[in-house]
Amino acid sequence: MDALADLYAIRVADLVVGFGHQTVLDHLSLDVRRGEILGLVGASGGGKSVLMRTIIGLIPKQGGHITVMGRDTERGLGRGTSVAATWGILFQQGALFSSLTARQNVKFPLRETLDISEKLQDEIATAKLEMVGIAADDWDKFPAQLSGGMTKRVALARALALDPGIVFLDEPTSGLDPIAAGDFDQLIKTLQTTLGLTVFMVTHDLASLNVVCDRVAALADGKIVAIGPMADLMQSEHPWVRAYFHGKRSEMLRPKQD
Ligand SMILES: Nc1ncnc2c1ncn2[C@@H]1O[C@H](COP(=O)(O)OP(=O)(O)OP(=O)(O)O)[C@@H](O)[C@H]1O
Repeated sequence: MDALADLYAIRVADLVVGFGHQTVLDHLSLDVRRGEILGLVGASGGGKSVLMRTIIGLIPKQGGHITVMGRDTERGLGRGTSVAATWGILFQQGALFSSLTARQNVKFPLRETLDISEKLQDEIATAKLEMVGIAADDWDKFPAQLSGGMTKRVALARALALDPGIVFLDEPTSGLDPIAAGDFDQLIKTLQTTLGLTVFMVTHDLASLNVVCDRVAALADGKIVAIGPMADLMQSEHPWVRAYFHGKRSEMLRPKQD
């Protein structure tokens, strides 16, 4: 593995993606460093989900290159490297299988991917549930019996079931109250530190961007128009980035002037 592959978990270069006559991503380039939490912001309908889904191979690209952990995704991830072990995904909608308990949900990728005993699957699943802060009393509850915050945690436990190096989170705190959202942010930060995870997070949550993200990337006009720590994004001259971070709703990001 070369030095750049050591440095970057994901490299996207000159990516073009579109549907019919619509170009959504227009020669977009983005590097995600290993072990960082990168937040992606952009206007609604601007292509954040399309970018995430293209990286994980759900949407075909029309041009450009994507490498994940040093491997070109078009050539596959290499012998013995399964996609599920490379990344875990927490989708915004439909996070869990409603007919399976929390524990069964986390066991699902283990059962599908690994040839291990039921007992070991149980042990791994409960360890992951503990890791994300789900109490034993809740392991055998069905999704309908869990709160929104608990559902997100179980979905995260499932995304982490196979010990991936990267997790993709699509608006992980949407629908959570500020306390639950703050707790979830803290959990992501802890997992980054303890597991060395790389986190690619699409979010509109200004508090998450400010508190947990090492860097923030702004997507506008099909490209990454600004990237860096929040403090740098706050200084960006790009009109959309200025409007996003200096609008009425982002007042909380700025120190109060007396
Ligand atoms: N499978 C698809 N077929 C056709 N068009 C699509 C498809 N997926 C996305 N699009 C279009 O691509 C554009 C970008 O959509 P995308 O879902 O990536 O936006 P987004 O930035 O994630 O928005 P939001 O913040 O509202 O979730 C939209 O115009 C959308 O209609």
